[in-house]
Amino acid sequence: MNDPTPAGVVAPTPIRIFDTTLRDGEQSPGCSMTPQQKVVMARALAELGVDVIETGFPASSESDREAARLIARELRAPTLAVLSRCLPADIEASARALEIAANPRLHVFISTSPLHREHKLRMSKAQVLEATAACVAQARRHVDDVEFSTEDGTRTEREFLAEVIGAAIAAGATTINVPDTLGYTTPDEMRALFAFLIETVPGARGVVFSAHCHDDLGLAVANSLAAIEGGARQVECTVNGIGERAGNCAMEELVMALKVRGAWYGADTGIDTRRLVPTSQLLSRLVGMPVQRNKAVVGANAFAHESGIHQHGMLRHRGTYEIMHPEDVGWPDSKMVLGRHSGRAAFSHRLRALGYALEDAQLEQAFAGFKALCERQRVVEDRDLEALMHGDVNGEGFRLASMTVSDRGQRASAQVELSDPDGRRVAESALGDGPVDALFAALSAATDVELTLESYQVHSVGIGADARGEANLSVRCGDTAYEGTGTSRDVIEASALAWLDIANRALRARGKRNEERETREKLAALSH
Ligand SMILES: CC(=O)SCCNC(=O)CCNC(=O)[C@H](O)C(C)(C)COP(=O)(O)OP(=O)(O)OC[C@H]1O[C@@H](n2cnc3c(N)ncnc32)[C@H](O)[C@@H]1OP(=O)(O)O
Ligand SMILES: CC(C)C(=O)C(=O)O
Repeated sequence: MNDPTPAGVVAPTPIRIFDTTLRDGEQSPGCSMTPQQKVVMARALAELGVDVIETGFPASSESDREAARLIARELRAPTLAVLSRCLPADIEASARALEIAANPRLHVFISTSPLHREHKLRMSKAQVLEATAACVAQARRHVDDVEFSTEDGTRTEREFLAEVIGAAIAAGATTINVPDTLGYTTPDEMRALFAFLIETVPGARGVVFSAHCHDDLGLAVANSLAAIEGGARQVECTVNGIGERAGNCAMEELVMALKVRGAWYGADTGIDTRRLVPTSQLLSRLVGMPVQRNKAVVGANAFAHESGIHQHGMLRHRGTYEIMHPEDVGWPDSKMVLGRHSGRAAFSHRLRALGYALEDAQLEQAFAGFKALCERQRVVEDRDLEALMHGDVNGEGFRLASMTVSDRGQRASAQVELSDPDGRRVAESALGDGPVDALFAALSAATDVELTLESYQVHSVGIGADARGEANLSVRCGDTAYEGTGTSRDVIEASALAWLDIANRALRARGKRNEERETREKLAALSH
């Protein structure tokens, strides 16, 4: 679903993608990677088609040096970059780490803004200029491909910034990167700054200008696009937008903005967009940082539709509520999630897909049951619809009669009393590594259902005296994944209700499977 290119328009300008997931991304608190993990990620980045991979900061650790060497040994096609301060020892460490790289790039940086000069570096303008020229020249003695970055460039006096960049170009820099280190700039400023620098700095037209934007105000992607409008031909970004503080420009968002709005920007990248989601998921697993569900392009909800009006539109024409195809970024398909906001169109569509052709009156009745079910659970899945159609969704299931949890001894303990589907009382107790662990163990013993917990979250809903605790569980029961929600004034009780909500659904599914098996066995017996 790209913008149609108007007749007579020339081919899009190629934008280089400089991926810094393994350097700036890794600076995200809690996202350090081992050299082996970096190799795995670098392979995925190469398959994605990035032009440059920044593998680390060799002067900072043996781990970064080893990662740079291992990646250089394996990946011959992309340019491999490493970062150094404007210090001779840093540059030598970087040069050694890239000795065997097929396409090495030395990336050197120095701060240029008044705040950084005065308080951080304690250097005068003249010293910054001198260090710039010296470090770029030193890097050029090792390699032909040298990138120079003006840290905090967007908060630097324009004339001085131009002077520093001029010194770097004169000393041999081939790429000039102007970072918005603090994510402070706005798109208009960014566009104007790049246009000004490219227009005024001697030699600027002979090098590639690059943007490196941070997301402190949520503007990293917008600022990178504005830099392209101002003349930048390289963008530095990270997978999932990880990076210092609020992160960097998210690669998947920038790449898809250029693809979807190609006619506006007249630019595109060489990224294989179908690999965006798998690469995002790989990084998420490697660093243990889940992608927020509503994240553009790669979030689980990016192509999910729950509200009735949207689902109705989607069923008529997917272009009503999607500007790109999920398959183009690596998702199998769009998702229609049935929940409290869904209407009859999506509900009946899903029922038809499950093989139920209902008359209008039957549909109205089933829809009323569905809406009632949505008051108790956030998401209604196919197995819930099946239960609804078989009239057993409101089956009594297990109900919580009472519970006590204590965390005083060496191990926490829990006692639960439930009423079973036939109204009989069942009481069980269990020990656990904490009150919730003990509670779930007691519930499991009472219901004979084994659930493997995958995620458990509690939060408060409402405010003041009306506030209630809500527990959300994601579990596996055998091969099936379930999500359940419970709400109560007490978060531990809310957790028990969420657990029972899932257990009752799992039991209904088990019952249905047993029924089907018995029917199959009876049919098989009859045919013999
Ligand atoms: C915006 C960015 O993303 S910049 C990159 C950030 N990445 C990193 O910091 C990589 C990981 N860092 C590290 O492992 C360590 O900070 C090291 C090894 C680089 C340095 O450690 P240390 O020598 O203990 O110094 P420390 O980190 O405390 O302070 C940084 C020093 O670098 C200096 N410095 C910072 N940037 C530059 C630069 N571009 N050029 C020259 N010197 C610089 C600072 O002025 C300070 O010097 P000082 O110790 O003489 O005051
Ligand atoms: C050193 C540069 C490239 C940087 O990471 C920044 O300024 O944010």
